[in-house]
Amino acid sequence: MLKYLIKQSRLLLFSASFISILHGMGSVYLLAQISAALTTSDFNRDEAALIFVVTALLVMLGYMIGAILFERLGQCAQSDLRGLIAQRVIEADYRQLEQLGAARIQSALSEHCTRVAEFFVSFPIILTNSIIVMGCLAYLAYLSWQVFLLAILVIGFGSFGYHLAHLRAIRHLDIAAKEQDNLFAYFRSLTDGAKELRLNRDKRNAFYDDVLKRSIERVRKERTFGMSIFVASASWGNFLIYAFIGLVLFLLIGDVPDRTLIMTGYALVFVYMVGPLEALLLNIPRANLAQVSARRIEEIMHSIHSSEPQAEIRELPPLQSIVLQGVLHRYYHEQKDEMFTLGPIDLEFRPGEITFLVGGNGSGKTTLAKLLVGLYPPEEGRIMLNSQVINNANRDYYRQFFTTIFSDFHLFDRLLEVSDGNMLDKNGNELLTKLHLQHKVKVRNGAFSTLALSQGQRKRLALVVAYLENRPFLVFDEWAADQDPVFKEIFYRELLPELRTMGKTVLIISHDDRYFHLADRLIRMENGRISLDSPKSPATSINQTALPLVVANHTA
Ligand SMILES: Nc1ncnc2c1ncn2[C@@H]1O[C@H](COP(=O)(O)OP(=O)(O)OP(=O)(O)O)[C@@H](O)[C@H]1O
Repeated sequence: MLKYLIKQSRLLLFSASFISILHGMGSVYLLAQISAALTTSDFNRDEAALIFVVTALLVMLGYMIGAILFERLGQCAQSDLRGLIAQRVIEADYRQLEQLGAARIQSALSEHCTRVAEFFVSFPIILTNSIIVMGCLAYLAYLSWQVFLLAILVIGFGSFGYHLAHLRAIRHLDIAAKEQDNLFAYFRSLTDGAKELRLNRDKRNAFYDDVLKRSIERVRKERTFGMSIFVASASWGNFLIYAFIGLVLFLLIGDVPDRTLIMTGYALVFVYMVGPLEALLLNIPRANLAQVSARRIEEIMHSIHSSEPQAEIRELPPLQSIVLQGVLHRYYHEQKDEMFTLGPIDLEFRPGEITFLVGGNGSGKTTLAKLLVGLYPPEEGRIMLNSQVINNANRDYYRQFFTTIFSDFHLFDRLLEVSDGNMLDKNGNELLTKLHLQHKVKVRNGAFSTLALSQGQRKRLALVVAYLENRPFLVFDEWAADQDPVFKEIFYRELLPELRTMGKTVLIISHDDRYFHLADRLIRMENGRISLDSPKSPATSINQTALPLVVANHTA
């Protein structure tokens, strides 16, 4: 992932790195000038002062430009990454998203992306300071090759210890990153379960103490432990630096004739080198954290992919038939080692047909609807649209025939239909009147004026959207369950017949047995199988030409 981001912004990264290297080199040159001023007496003071001022200004400019460029890189990386994850999530197969869960995606989009962006903030610090340290070492080599060799030995020794610590620390940071995904799920429960938590003190306390706090603690503990290992190894590195300085100043130099002068030269290099070394030791862990987050994002990206190319925008042909042949879907419940099997199902749907899908809880109605609308590809059997077999290549196209309102529907605050804005407002407001919502909500500039409505009213808004989408096949999953008796009557006795006369195919998942007789066809599900597929009563039909073709179900 980091490699991908680096590749994406190669030019900017190259320029920023180049400037950082110049900044590092300028800093070392400054050190050489200070050292020369302190230890040499015969030099042109004015000329040296001018060079010093110019170098200092260039170093400052280098720092500023480098830091700005890297900040920009960080922000670009974050937005690129968010766009990339969002795009992948939008295109991913629906079932994979269900299995992955919202919390892990949230965690990737927020925290992991931020950490990866931080890499670009620590990168210039690492780069510049590495240059300064290398420059200082080169200067040391120029002063004395013995001292230089000793420095290399100390750095090698320190790096080895640092590497060992690094392996251990990364393990803990990985655990923390995984736990963070769980934590995001608990954060969701904080708001989604706000009512339940307020109404039940024991539940609230147990959730806070045993679940949320424990998870927060685990993330804190693992991350602190991981980072402490880094800090400990950084301190070890620090100690080695001072041990090295002590060794050189008090043992290696000894009582040479120009001792004070030589000591001043060395001391200056050491003092100058300590800061960058410390900055390096502090920033490498940040880069490591970014690496852990990048890996986590990579795992998430690998677990979701699209096996279905996105449909091109084109006119949909009229719907003639949708046929399900031996369609089957299985859910595997890992914890219970159980399997729920839906199917095999054989069904056929025709335009202008109102079908009620009924059955007990957990009998498989919603799963069948998800299969029908192409959210799940059938594990066995096939679906045909107008005699054309639906496969991965055309499933996204196939889905464009449907409008659904599932019981866990989502309302976007904007009407995202591609149409003339003014017409959208006009049509939307007309539909709001039709659904008795005109006093509560308005459509202005393609957006609902409010979504702060009751559940039944929100479902009516979803119906407005469904009407505006104007697709040939509508699927309502217990849509009327939240409607008052008056509006239930309107829905079943006015709106559904109207949809039928418009030639729409409608599948209604319902427990409203009072209205079952209004259906053209009734399908009953039991334990993942169709136990009844009964044709309509002709008396209730408005459009006699739209008689459904009922296909005998071999499971019945
Ligand atoms: N996302 C899922 N992951 C795993 N198993 C699932 C999932 N959704 C449903 N199931 C399983 O499939 C079975 C059928 O669920 P489904 O939602 O299709 O039933 P339903 O008939 O619509 O029920 P209800 O009337 O309660 O809405 C359930 O018993 C459950 O075990």
